[in-house]
Amino acid sequence: MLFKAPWPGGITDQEVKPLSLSVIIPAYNEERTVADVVRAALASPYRDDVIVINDGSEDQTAAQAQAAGARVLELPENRGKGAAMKAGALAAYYPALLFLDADLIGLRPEHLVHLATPLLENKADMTVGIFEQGRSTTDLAQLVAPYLSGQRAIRKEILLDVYALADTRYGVEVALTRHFRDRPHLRSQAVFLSGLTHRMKEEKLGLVEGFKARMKMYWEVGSVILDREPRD
Ligand SMILES: O=c1ccn([C@@H]2O[C@H](COP(=O)(O)OP(=O)(O)O)[C@@H](O)[C@H]2O)c(=O)[nH]1
Ligand SMILES: O=C(O)[C@@H](COP(=O)(O)O)O[C@H]1O[C@H](CO)[C@@H](O)[C@H](O)[C@H]1O
Repeated sequence: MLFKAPWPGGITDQEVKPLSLSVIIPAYNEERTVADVVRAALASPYRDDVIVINDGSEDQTAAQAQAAGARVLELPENRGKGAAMKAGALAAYYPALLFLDADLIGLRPEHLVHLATPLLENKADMTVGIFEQGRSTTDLAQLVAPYLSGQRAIRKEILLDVYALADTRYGVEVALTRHFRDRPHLRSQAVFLSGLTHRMKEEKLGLVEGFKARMKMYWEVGSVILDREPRD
């Protein structure tokens, strides 16, 4: 069965192939936003397999995700984003994967279609979603460092081929970027996602804890760049 466009937000006159892509949402303490992200995914053509990987959350993330209709996979403890993404890939029904962060604000079904279409049409091996006209802070961050974006569609076998994927934590996006850089035959494509933003660490945790979490994230990103051992 094919879902027929038009989709709200600009995609018109286009048919998108459903049921061929798994949506994976790694989530650590995202009870405020995870249900909205799940609902947007379930309203998209890829509703057939929407998985939340609960990465050892201490809040109601798993319950919220389940109530919103996701298939929820529980990791026994917090293992970091890279490990959560790998667990999601291994549990996915389909060979094409679409990753979304659980803290997105303003996610709409057509964002998923924008991310998935180049992959499903075999025009790219990975897409990277860049926020635009979301909020100036997050727009700017993604414009400066688009290779950090968590919104991506990618073929499963390529993701699982990334070196030490489960140990990368927040370095997972940099590891992916490097994987593609070292393999010129792999095609990556940027996709702009209009009206999308996310909750920043300082908004989630307050200024001090948010800043500490940001520094820890930069350390983990730097660890992958410099091949350092991750530090707990
Ligand atoms: O140990 C972790 C840290 C983060 N995440 C998830 O990875 C995504 C991106 O993390 P975060 O929102 O902290 O990054 P930001 O967008 O703030 O940089 C979110 O869905 C997090 O819940 C995770 O699964 N495990
Ligand atoms: O855009 C960025 O600078 C960072 C930081 O986000 P915030 O400080 O929470 O706004 O966010 C990204 O980086 C992480 C590491 O690559 C990714 O895992 C996140 O998905 C992504 O949002």
